Amino acid sequence: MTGPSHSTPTAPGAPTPTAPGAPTPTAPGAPTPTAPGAAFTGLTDLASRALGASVVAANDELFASRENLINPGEAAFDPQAFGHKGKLYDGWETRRRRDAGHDWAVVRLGAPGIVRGVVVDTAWFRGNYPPNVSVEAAHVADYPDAAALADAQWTTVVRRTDCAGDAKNYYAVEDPHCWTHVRLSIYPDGGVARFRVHGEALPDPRFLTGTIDLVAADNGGRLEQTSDAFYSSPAQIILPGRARHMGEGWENARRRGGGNDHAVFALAAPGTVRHVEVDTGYYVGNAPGWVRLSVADPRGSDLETAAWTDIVAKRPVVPDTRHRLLVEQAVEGTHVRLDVYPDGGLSRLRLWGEVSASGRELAEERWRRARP
Ligand SMILES: NC(=O)NC(NC(N)=O)C(=O)[O-]
Repeated sequence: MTGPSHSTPTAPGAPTPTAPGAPTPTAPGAPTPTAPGAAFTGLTDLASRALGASVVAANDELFASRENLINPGEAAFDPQAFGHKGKLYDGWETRRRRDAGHDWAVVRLGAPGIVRGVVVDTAWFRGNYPPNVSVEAAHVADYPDAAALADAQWTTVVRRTDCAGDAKNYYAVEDPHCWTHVRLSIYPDGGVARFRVHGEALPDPRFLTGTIDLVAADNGGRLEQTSDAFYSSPAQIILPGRARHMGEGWENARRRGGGNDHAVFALAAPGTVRHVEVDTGYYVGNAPGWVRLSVADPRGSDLETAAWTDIVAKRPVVPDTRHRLLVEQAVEGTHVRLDVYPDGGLSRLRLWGEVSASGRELAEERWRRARP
């Protein structure tokens, strides 16, 4: 049965918390309110550890470890903190060079993907930031070690360009190919707090077989719209693994008017959901009272006018619980809408089902077209 229409108005694209003092959302894919014109920051951060990325190599990390580059969350700074090798920084920092070379670090992305833009965040690096950076990318099969990666075919996606200190530096990427690794180069040396690589996850379609989580970010699921991401973004609830605390889920503000909060996700590929997990884990005093899930297939039309069909009709949920629910009717769709009533947080959403035959063709075609 098709449910009643959803009336809450929403802007397509990433949500933007607007209240003064709102904490900055930190998940991959979370909107970044301080990014003027950088629309790509609403896309998944393929380089985040929360998606399973790692910093597989760096030529130097004497002052601060390369792994910090991909930590979710803003970099911290303690002016009093010194170690045996110097000032402690929450980032990656190399020593002062005395030759003509430059420093680099290689990130294996959490999922292969098309990169739409990168952020080189030099937060707190004021007298020791790199004045120039560049970014290259490679598509490599399997899990090569650092030595094999050095011989990979690297394509420049951000040409050597200026970089400011103690700032988020945004660089759009035009290249349409799908990459597995990126290499950040800094000239000649210095410190970078965080490195974000925003884009569209594009997994090898051979992994999209059988029963899979159709909305998982590492399968290519993504947040398309939300009514409110005041404390943290719904993009977080489709990340791998269970949340470790409330900060790793979606938390909106207390709703004081009418209506209800919602989020719309694009599925990894068109498919049919069979059962779901609605996890209110760690939401104890702020879980929704009720939830509802519906699917739509706006191929040939658009999201705003799409007809939504309930797969889980509005039903009560309880705090701090992983609800496993069977869907009421199996319908093929490309998008899923999650409504929470009247507001409240979730830590994870899983949509288990199969990619349809047309979805499979689409995924294979996308993969073929994007291979470098
Ligand atoms: N005060 C500093 O940050 N100095 C040095 N860096 C660290 N981490 O001590 C340097 O030379 O860049």
